[in-house]
Amino acid sequence: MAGPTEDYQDILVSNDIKHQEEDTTGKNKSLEKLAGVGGEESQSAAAERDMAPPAGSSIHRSGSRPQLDLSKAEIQGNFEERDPTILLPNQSDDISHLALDIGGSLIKLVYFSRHEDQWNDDKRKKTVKQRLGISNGNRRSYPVLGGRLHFVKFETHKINECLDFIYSKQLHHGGMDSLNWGSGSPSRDNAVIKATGGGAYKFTDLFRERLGVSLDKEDEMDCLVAGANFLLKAIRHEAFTHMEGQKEFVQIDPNDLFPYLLVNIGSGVSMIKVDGDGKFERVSGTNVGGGTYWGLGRLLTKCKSFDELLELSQRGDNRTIDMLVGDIYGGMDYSKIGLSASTIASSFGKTISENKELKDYRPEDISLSLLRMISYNIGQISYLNALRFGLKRIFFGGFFIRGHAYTMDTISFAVQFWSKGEAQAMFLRHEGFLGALGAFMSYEKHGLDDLMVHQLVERFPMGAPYSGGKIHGPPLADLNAKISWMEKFVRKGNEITAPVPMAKPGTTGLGGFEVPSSKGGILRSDASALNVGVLHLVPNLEVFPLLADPKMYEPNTVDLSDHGELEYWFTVLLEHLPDLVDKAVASEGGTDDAKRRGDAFARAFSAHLARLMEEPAAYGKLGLANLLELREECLREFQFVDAYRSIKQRENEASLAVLPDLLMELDNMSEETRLLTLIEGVLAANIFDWGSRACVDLYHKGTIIEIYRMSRNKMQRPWRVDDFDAFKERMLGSGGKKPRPHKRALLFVDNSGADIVLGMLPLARELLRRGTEVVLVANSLPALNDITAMELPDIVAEAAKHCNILRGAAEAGGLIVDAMTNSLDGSKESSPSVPLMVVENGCGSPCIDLRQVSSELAAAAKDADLIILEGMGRALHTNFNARFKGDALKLAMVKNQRLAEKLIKGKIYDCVCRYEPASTS
Ligand SMILES: Nc1ncnc2c1ncn2[C@@H]1O[C@H](COP(=O)(O)OP(=O)(O)O)[C@@H](O)[C@H]1O
Ligand SMILES: CC(C)(COP(=O)(O)O)[C@@H](O)C(=O)NCCC(=O)O
Ligand SMILES: [Mn+2]
Repeated sequence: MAGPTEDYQDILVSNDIKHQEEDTTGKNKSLEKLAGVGGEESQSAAAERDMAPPAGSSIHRSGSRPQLDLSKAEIQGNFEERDPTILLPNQSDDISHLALDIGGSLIKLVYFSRHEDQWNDDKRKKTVKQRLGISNGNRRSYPVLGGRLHFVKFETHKINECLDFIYSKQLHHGGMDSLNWGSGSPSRDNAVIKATGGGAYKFTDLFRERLGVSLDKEDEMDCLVAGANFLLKAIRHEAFTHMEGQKEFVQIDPNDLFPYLLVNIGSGVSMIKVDGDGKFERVSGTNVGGGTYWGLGRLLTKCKSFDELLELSQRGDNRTIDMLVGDIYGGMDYSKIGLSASTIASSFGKTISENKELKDYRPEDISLSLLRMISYNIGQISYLNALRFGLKRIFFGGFFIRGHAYTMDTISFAVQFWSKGEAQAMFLRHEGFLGALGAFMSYEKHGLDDLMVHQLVERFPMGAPYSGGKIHGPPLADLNAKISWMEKFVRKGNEITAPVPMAKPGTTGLGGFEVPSSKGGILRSDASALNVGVLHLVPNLEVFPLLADPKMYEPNTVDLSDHGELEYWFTVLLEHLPDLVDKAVASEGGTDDAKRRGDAFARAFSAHLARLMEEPAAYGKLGLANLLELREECLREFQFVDAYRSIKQRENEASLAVLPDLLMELDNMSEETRLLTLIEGVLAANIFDWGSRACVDLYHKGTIIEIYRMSRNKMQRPWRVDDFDAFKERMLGSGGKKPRPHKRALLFVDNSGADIVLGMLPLARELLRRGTEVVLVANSLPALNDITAMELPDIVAEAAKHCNILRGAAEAGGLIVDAMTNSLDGSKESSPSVPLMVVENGCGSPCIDLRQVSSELAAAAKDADLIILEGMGRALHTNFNARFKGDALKLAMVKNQRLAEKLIKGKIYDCVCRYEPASTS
């Protein structure tokens, strides 16, 4: 078992892995066997769910490597020991806080690993903060800390595994109280851990003896309600309906949540009418619940595990066990009272009339009959209680549901049938964790109570697609252990569950219900079936203030719930993988270590894809933007900081070299020609996209400048979507009337090289020249060859060497500090320029979800009246249909044939110039 020593060592090891200088190209040989790797022997769900990289200190939504504070480090205990415990009193990262729900069947753990919400000291950030008037002050008297919430469960009869897990991760030192929260060091003595469920009483002594902690008991119902309210308010796609095999996420308006009926199906069942936060009444319950299914099922089928029992049901046919209406009515419906022949008249009713023993029945059929009996019964009682209180919405939680399609379908069917469609059954993704979350919320000053949807980002670390198993060894806290874990899976050669086609759903309409419709064969093992990721808390994310209707906003243009669409993009991403791994490995020096990481990344990402092919909603609502972001996250998980670093640098240099000529050319044009040339330039330069297969093939055919010229020469109006004339009129006016210039423009920039240098910067310059302030909005973290906010100031400074307008504006925006001793025209400009600024967008993806942007972007948006979105990721895959409060220009070259056909009925390399004046709605 792992002790505290390993815990600290793990941190040290992961911090030890340094970036390597890049000079060699490591070819990756083992990519053939990528898709679909998995394994039976694995770390537990618990360990897997903990394999996300520690979140960074910056504002972005992703992880970066941990920063260790080694000051006042001290060896504890015996110096002679091989692995002495090292105490880091000032280390505030990754301190965990734990809450428990110890139920009759399962123990649920929610723990929080914390990360200080530091503001980076980088110069750009400081000036941006000053210019945009962003303060560090918090609304509350104690800080909301960045960090991550983890969800883990154990079977109650294996409580020792749970205790080992808590010990190995030292979670028992993290129980917090109002004193140590935020102090940076958890109290090591007399820790008190919040716990709910009967086991909080039953196992008090065991926790004291084994871990030296006291359990602070919280009321179970209080916790269930607090957990459900938190989830329904704070997680965007927490609730979903499940009917006839179809899962649909429901967007709950937090202001219109109450009242509802909460039905928690654990070992037993509680039905709670919820009227508000802390306002509820347990109105009913039933003793026929999850424990009944598992207990009776075990006796009747000899199954060894709950999952085995549930899996059996998927191959069952209940007609051999249940007495159906048709059995009584000679095969006919009893339509007068709305019952079809296949409706169950009496669960297990057939077993009385036949001269058979238990052994004569198939365990599969028994399991299915039992599952139907219990699920249907719970659905029916729930409906009756909803009816009693006039409640329309019923949320079902508890681990009996276990994300199992047929269970949910049966419950939904019962609710719908008896309510004649009036009431709706909804399920929760964190189904079994309501109580544990509620216990966590009961800590004073946890800082989570008024967290909002936009401050939470759910991530699925590499272990998410894999099967679970026993816990052995210490948790996988360092990268090396992670990689070995991936390698072990491949050696074992166990295939991840192959995609299972959905069978046609079927009910008979009149209250009958055919055999299981939604999934055949194998049930996913417990770990991956949890379908919950790690919740990252990022306090300084905000909703983009210029969205015309944030409630209606949907970032994704391409909906991957369409299977054909999912299959297409899955293939595109998989085909791109070998090239991406090559780039990533080269970017880290092509070392053996980088190659191992590259392999592990490829396996992890392919496994995610295979998992999502099998169950597109496994990680919540899925759009193309999520897949593209998952790829970047996965790279970061294996510590590939910037796979396209050298390509970006090369392209930036080549483009900066021709910028002066371009600027001169532009300056010799009339206003009108110049504006058109500038837009053409943006569209043409958007061809430099290392995420597009077609474009990467192109790059082999010429130099950057040759391709840029070719692309520009091919620009021919009308473009496939061409609102240029409307944009020009807004900019230049018509009939001799000069319009008022925009006050501030936000330019969401895309790729490095020509795209930013020869496309967007000259456009920015034109706006500046016309008196419009310009804010360049760039990624917080690298994604493909996209330019980042960190990289932009240097590029601007370089460009400013050749241009007074850029220089003056960059100085005014604090991007460069008096960079030029001699200005180009020999004299300092007398009037102060309008400023050019750079803000980070809060993302590390080629797409942007405007519901979760950095607070500096949100601040910059306040005075903006023009939004320019550039590139396929930001303007097409996402935000193509977004409406804004300011004027919006969406510019992109479509570098994918299928997207061109589907979105604009065009072909590859067609261009989009969509202009939409401010939405007044
Ligand atoms: N791996 C599992 N082992 C045992 N029961 C499970 C498992 N997965 C799901 N279940 C079901 O979940 C029920 C327990 O749900 P839960 O919400 O944890 O309630 P409790 O708090 O009573 O333990 C069990 O009775 C069983 O029906
Ligand atoms: C990842 C991208 C959105 C980046 O495009 P960009 O935003 O740089 O214009 C795009 O390259 C893409 O959709 N690529 C996959 C499709 C393909 O290879 O055709
Ligand atoms: Mn891009």
